[in-house]
Amino acid sequence: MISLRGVNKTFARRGGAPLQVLRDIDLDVRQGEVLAILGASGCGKSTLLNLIAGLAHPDSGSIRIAGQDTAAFTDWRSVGYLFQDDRLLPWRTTLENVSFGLEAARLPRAERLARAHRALESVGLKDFTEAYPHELSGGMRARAALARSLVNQPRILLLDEPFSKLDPAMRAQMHAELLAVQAEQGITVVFVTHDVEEAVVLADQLVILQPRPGRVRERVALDLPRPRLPEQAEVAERVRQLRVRV
Ligand SMILES: Nc1ncnc2c1ncn2[C@@H]1O[C@H](COP(=O)(O)OP(=O)(O)OP(=O)(O)O)[C@@H](O)[C@H]1O
Repeated sequence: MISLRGVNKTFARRGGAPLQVLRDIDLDVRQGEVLAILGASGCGKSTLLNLIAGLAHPDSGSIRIAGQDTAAFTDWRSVGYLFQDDRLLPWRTTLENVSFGLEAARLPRAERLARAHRALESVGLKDFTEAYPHELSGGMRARAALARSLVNQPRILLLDEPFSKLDPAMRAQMHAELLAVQAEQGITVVFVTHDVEEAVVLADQLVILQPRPGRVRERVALDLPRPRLPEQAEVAERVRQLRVRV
């Protein structure tokens, strides 16, 4: 579903030498698979996600989605992106924030609202459709943002540390909800995290980047049975082994 070959990315710097952020990245993510990208701060994780999302372009190498180069890809509505901050619009209700994601889709208003209602229901927010973002807790805001990215029924979901501000219990709940929707709809997921435990609980494979320039240092297949909980012995053991390597 997603394939990167020999991807390089360098940024120009004012008053300094250009900064090579990513070097020679090869990656493959199969349909319905969950990939975690781990690595030290500044090693290019968000840049990698932005390249897959078509928000930036590689200097060389190729990025393909469903076999099509991102430079020629047009179906960006099928690619959802959940950012570190939730980016909810404060003057819109939860329902309006979620249906906002559909406004470019030229659907009748009634259909937009029906889909937004369904997306909010799938993340447990059906009783908060008329609340404004400031009336929601951190966990509810994260759910609303997830609903907004699901409302277009994406085939691919990209997540940049979207749960990092939540407390551990809420984060675990979001993990379960994300995996439930992901499995039900066969969504291909790529997410960036600093949290090894989050990576082990969610991912089928993980990639550890090493910094300056960001390169793939290690690839790990995670074939532990699901559902995975941090307190399970084999999950905890995997987390312990990986923590020393990130
Ligand atoms: N648009 C840009 N222009 C110039 N430099 C950039 C740009 N975007 C990112 N960088 C630089 O690229 C490097 C990698 O940034 P990136 O945000 O991809 O790292 P990261 O691994 O996601 O970091 P963190 O974990 O702290 O979020 C950083 O040194 C950053 O300053």
